[in-house]
Amino acid sequence: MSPMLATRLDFTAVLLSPSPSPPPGLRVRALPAVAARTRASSLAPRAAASATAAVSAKPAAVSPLSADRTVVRIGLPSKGRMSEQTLSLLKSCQLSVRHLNPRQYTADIPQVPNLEVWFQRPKDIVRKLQSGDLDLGIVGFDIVSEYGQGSDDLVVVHDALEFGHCRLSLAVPKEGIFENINTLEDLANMPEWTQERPMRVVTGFGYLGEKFLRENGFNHVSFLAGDGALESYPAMGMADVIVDLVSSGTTLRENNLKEIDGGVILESQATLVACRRSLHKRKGVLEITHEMLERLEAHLTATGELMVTANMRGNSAEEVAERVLSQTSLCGLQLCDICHLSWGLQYV
Ligand SMILES: Nc1ncnc2c1ncn2[C@@H]1O[C@H](COP(=O)(O)OP(=O)(O)OP(=O)(O)O)[C@@H](O)[C@H]1O
Ligand SMILES: O=P(O)(O)OC[C@H]1O[C@H](OP(=O)(O)OP(=O)(O)O)[C@H](O)[C@@H]1O
Repeated sequence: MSPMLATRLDFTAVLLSPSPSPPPGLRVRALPAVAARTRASSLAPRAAASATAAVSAKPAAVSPLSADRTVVRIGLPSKGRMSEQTLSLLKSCQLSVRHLNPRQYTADIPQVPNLEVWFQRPKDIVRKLQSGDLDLGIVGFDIVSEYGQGSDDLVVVHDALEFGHCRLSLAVPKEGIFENINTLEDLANMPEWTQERPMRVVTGFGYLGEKFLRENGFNHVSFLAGDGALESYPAMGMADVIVDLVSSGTTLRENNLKEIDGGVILESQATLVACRRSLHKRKGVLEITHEMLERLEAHLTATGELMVTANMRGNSAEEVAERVLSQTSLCGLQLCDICHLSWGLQYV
């Protein structure tokens, strides 16, 4: 368990201060309560998808692109649960990472000559994408949203890499004063929360958690920043509720906590993210991004599909399809396509 950080945000003060106007040129976007995102196959639709999923605006700490860098850089998670799955996804796309020295933070992908791999902590990948020190990165959507804070400088180019599924959720104790609290509204209306005794929230997602509670009408809230074993805080009397990642729900259950209706802040999975300025300005970034997207899309689309090659006679594709589907060993499969080959018909 990591020790608590010293930050404490006064939520009342946040509510009272007038929200500053965004600087000119910065678009303000609202975070959907549950970010529903879909896969698309080209760069443009993905950029659009990220626009709807982005959070709110806050100026990113940007530094100019280093004009003399000619190699393209991608950041991959250096540790944690996403690390291995990222490497294995890339391998499945014939983009194997060659990491000769595990103590080194750099590696390469022989298949893509002008691409340099940098192993970084997920939150640092987002920060370095914003500053232009990385051009591409693979990280969870939760981390992009928390640390990117809606920055226009980030583009989610693939929003569903099909691993690292989890949700950022608000959870409360099952018992005591929370026994009959089952919805966000119930929680907001609890008479216990006052200016002197606000609802204490522990989270590693201060930006998203604060924004969510503010937008959902919570008036008296204080935040405590924590980055591990948050499920222990309510039982230790250090917090009333938690905002943390949930996947199977086991950790919550084992620690006597429950989710409530309306308490999901964000749905997350692994994403491929790019620095917008790099896409526009750095030579080779757009081409590499397209190549990676094509390979990822081909792999992800093919997952769960089956190709059957058969030498089968028939006067038409329909006739072949009918014969194929009448085979008991294949029944239940959905036929997507039939391809003619010179020697007969192939169906997929
Ligand atoms: N229980 C979970 N199930 C599935 N995916 C998860 C789960 N918890 C976290 N993730 C995803 O994996 C990412 C990495 O989580 P992990 O706990 O490994 O963090 P980490 O790499 O150790 O980062 P740090 O130490 O900086 O907190 C998260 O940002 C999230 O996208
Ligand atoms: O719903 P579940 O499947 O039980 O998963 C949820 C847990 O997974 C993550 O923690 P992790 O295991 O990464 O450890 P951490 O608390 O040190 O971050 C998250 O912070 C939860 O504690």
